[in-house]
Amino acid sequence: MALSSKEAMNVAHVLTEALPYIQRFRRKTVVVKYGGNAMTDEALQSSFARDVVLMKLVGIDPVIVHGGGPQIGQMLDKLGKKTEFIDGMRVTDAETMDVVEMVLVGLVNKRIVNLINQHGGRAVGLSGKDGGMIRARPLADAQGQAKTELGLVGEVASIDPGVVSRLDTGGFIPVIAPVGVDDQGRAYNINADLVAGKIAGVLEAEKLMLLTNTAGVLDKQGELLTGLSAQRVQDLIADGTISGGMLPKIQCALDAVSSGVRAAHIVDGRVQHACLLELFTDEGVGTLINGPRR
Ligand SMILES: Nc1ncnc2c1ncn2[C@@H]1O[C@H](COP(=O)(O)OP(=O)(O)O)[C@@H](O)[C@H]1O
Ligand SMILES: CC(=O)N[C@@H](CCC(=O)OP(=O)(O)O)C(=O)O
Repeated sequence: MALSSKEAMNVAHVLTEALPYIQRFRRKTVVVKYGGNAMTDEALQSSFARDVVLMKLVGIDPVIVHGGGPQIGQMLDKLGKKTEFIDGMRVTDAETMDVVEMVLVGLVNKRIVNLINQHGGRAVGLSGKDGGMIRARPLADAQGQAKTELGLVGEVASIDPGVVSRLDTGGFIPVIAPVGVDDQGRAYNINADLVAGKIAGVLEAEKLMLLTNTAGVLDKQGELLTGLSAQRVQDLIADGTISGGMLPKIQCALDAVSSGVRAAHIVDGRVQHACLLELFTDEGVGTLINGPRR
């Protein structure tokens, strides 16, 4: 059926609004952290996969880092194993680590790869072990002391971006599970936000987008905070407004912008086509944490 002239104008308006953004982001890397809480609904998963394929087709290099916290939780539940979080990090003993790796690398990673490929992309799944990409060490506190109470929870010691760069230039879309490995070959469970932030920094990404299950960072009254400076973030952590799973997210956004990523956005993954709306519209969505280069 033909479009009415009003509908046709709307389509033309949307396409022309997108044009400067498509030009600006061409050949630039955009790292998308796809949170486990944002991947629960089938229609949303498809809209995410379509967004990623479209980004690649218009010349952007999307790099996907995924979580899977709720999916790990469900599997541990089925196995009758209790799990506990401290400041947004899952306490990980050796048995839990096996489940984390099975769920993230075996299940969630391949689901995302398959979904992107079903929508016409060419995705390749990796964990931090592949190509020696993510070197890990035990997560440390602000004083550099290992948080031994967390067990095999890691942080990124270094990233070798070689495999990701080669996939990008070969027309593939890298999909990365947040498991790292130390010098002895021991696997570590790393919060996916932290991996996404570091990868964005190493790749000198134009943007880091963190898809989650809230509208963005909310204040105490539940109102969306559309833009945040590093100082404001520290105040919001100190007064308890930012807590739990939002802590590693905001920390990684700050790290990314301080290491040269132009902007980090915390975006509502429950909204269809959240990635495209953020990238290609004047309004954008969610909470923006600006880098010094902007
Ligand atoms: N100030 C805040 N604004 C928004 N969410 C917050 C805030 N403080 C804590 N949170 C919590 O952080 C959660 C997002 O983190 P998390 O559950 O780990 O998501 P993901 O699986 O996407 O990484 C929100 O659902 C919310 O419960
Ligand atoms: C150390 C730690 O907590 N690791 C996370 C890894 C997955 C993750 O980050 O998943 P989301 O992004 O969906 O929260 C976990 O075990 O749940």
